[in-house]
Amino acid sequence: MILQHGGDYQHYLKKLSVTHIIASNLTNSKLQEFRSYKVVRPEWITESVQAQQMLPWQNYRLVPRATTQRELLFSRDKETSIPEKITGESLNADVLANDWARQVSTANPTFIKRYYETSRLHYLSTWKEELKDIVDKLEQKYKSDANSLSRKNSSAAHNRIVMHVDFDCFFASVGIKDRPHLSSLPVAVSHSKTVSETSSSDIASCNYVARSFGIHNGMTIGMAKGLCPTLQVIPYEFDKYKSISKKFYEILFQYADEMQAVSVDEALLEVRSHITQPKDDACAQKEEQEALATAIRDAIRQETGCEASIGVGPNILLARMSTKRAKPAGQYVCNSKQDIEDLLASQNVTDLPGVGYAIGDKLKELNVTLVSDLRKKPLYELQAKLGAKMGQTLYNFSRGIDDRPLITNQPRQSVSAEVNWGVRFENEENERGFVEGLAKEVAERLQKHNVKGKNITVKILKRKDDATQAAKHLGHGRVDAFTKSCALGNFTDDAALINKHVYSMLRSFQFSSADIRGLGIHVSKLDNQERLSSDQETLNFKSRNEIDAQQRQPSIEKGDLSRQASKEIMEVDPFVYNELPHSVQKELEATYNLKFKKLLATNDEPKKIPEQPAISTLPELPPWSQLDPLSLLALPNEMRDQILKTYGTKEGDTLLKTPQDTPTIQKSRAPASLHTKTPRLSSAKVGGGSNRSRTITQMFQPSASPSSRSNVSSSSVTNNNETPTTRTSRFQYVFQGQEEENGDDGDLPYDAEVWKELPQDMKDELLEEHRRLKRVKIEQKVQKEHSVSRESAQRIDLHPYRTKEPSLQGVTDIKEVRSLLREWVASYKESPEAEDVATITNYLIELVYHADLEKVRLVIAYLMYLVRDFDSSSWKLCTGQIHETVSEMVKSVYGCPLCI
Ligand SMILES: Nc1ccn([C@H]2C[C@H](O)[C@@H](COP(=O)(O)OP(=O)(O)OP(=O)(O)O)O2)c(=O)n1
Ligand SMILES: [Mg+2]
Ligand SMILES: [Mg+2]
Repeated sequence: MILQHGGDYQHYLKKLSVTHIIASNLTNSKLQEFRSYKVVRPEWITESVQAQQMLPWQNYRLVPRATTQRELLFSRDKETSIPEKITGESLNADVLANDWARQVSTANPTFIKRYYETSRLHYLSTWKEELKDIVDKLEQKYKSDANSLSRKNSSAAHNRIVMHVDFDCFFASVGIKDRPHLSSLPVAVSHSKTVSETSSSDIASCNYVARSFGIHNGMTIGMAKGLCPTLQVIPYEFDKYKSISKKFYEILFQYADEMQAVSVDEALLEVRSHITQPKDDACAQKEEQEALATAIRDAIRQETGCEASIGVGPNILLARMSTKRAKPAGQYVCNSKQDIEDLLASQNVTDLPGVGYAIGDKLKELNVTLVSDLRKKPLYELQAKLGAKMGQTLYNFSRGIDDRPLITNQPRQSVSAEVNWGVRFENEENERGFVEGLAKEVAERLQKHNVKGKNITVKILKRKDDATQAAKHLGHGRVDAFTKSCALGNFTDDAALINKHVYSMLRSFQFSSADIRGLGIHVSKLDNQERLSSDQETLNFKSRNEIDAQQRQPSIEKGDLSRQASKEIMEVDPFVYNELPHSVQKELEATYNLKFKKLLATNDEPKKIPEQPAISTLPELPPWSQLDPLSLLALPNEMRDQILKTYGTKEGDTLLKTPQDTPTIQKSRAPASLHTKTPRLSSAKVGGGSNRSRTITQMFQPSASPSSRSNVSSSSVTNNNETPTTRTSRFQYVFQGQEEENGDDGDLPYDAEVWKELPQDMKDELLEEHRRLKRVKIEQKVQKEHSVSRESAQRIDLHPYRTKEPSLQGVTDIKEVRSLLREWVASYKESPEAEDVATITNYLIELVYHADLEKVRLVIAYLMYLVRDFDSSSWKLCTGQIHETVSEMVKSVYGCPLCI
């Protein structure tokens, strides 16, 4: 019957090649195994044949019989479970029957303008952008300061002193300053004018009197009123916040070696150069740090009339945790092991930076709620649950380890505008007008920041099918998020062009306009990236000058910019090109006019050779160069020039060495720290290569951030009016909350229809498994490539797992690693330091990812050998633990245990 009616069948199940699985009965384990496939009863076929059309498979789903098994929560037949179908139209009509709602929502043509004038989130995000400019200007101002040179680079130093400064209840304090009669009363800042117990307006900030009632930032006014009926609500005063924030930054800059503007009321500072006491005198150091914090707090109070709290610590994590402890109107200095213990152990994991609900829940599944629980978990277990990067970060955080430097002078990555409130379209015309307005807003922002972009991403929030009115009035309610991107041929800041692309991407989803609840436009791949990416440190200042110059002479410079935007010719080695991932190839194609270089003598036919290859000579490199000239050729001209220029200098020497050579440079430093009284391995950064060489690596990587590289197919829109294709990809669903952490899941091998109906926990499970398998695959591939053609793998550093040969305190050679271990073990006869154990374990795990299992084996064997005669059981225990952790990791990656 199947064949007669145009179908095909397979006797043996090859999962990815079948569309449906037909069965009248299946065991529970099979059902579990096939849970993400369309498993249907044979009646689906017979009845479809009878009806002469393919009937919806959902009605013939094979349902598990056993009652003990968890039931699949597939949505039931809409007819029976939902008596009356809820539609976006009816919901919107209900809401818009109210005149006030019409005034403040998209039904009002001036909506966007009004929205941005009153949105505090908008204020906070745009203000942050302005802050960056202010910090840059202050930097210029203080650059002439004689101290500034010695001030720099303290984040690279071993002995960092990081300070975190944050205003106490910022918005509320600013408001109370001019309303002294409120100072001892509970006060909150919010939009809400009519303060009722049903108000759904958020509290942006509340003072500490209000907090003593259990009120906190982000709570609704209604809820807060329930907790404290006498709560005083005061309005936003954005201009005041801005002027105080400026003063705040001006003060901080006088004390900072380096500064990161975190938000309107908060900054991170490196203050090493302000502490003069010797580092081995912990007491004197602590006193001096306390005094510095007091001085800064006094200055802030005097200048702004508001209180700020300060946390000080050896890294960002500990400084932030110290601020928590210090609040309100206080300070806390963390500079001993005991302090770290006090700060961290009893905290909830959700108090750690980067741990939100999603990760908090995953940790709960591992029975981890406190930081002290987290510390007991082996690295591999955390990595298996949270992914390699997050697992590693939290493993370190739980031990007070954090090597993140301050982020200063970062070029802007993207410009965007997003509205997720008040979106209720009555018709398509309404929707069209809104998109136009939002596109205009983005274009204006691009122009304001003097950048143009090449990649447009639209983010859509669509009402879930069964979602009723949003709990928050005119909020987006329960939604699914969708994104789609398109790459343009040229850089743009043109509102009409952006509008055209965004509108056609939006329409390609074919959503009813009544169901749209939010829309965002993000423009990325900015032209400033190309101007800056080759050497951020020096060029950042240049860019500021450039921008200043542009403001003085807009017409001339504008012309220059647009010339820059037209496609440059780039010569590429076809072999290099063919080894690039597809996404990078596409990016290069979109950015440059590619000319393929004719190769020197070779027998291999490159896969893609243009009809008229241009001939180019290899750049001349000094005989001691380690840089592959072919890779150099593949770089854009500007980057290549920059590298070659740096090359002539001594610094260039370091820059161009391959990882194998780095020990000779770093070696001179390594013994110094080893011969101090307490050789500590943990202070060294695990992982090879200097930042500079990493920058070169990054040039080859797709420049999109993990979040912009969404798991949605990017339909390429070209200039010839081609509309993006309608939903051809099966996998357009964005897994909210997970995309940030895990990057690309666009290649999920599941049918979108099936996927949509799976309950969330099952989706999570499948995603995890998918990612694990993917990881294993990549790793196997890397390993294979290593043995087959190590040379070519080294030539182009594309994949993070095969970037640099892992190093232990800068050394990679096994002999040197052994000598480090020998010294380490010799100097801690009693028991090892936990941080050092973590460092060794991390090093070994990196080796596992790097597929250098032989070295893993050698290192562990040597450690065992070193501690063989020790009486101290803690060393043996520890070595055993390292062995166990790493074996588990090997097992999870390669499927077999590690034999020592
Ligand atoms: N959900 C939030 C959080 C913060 N903010 C604004 C108002 C805050 O005053 C300011 C600073 O945020 P903080 O997180 O530093 O909070 P506060 O300064 O209000 O309180 P704390 O004393 O805890 O720092 O940013 C906001 O509008 N909405
Ligand atoms: Mg604050
Ligand atoms: Mg803050």
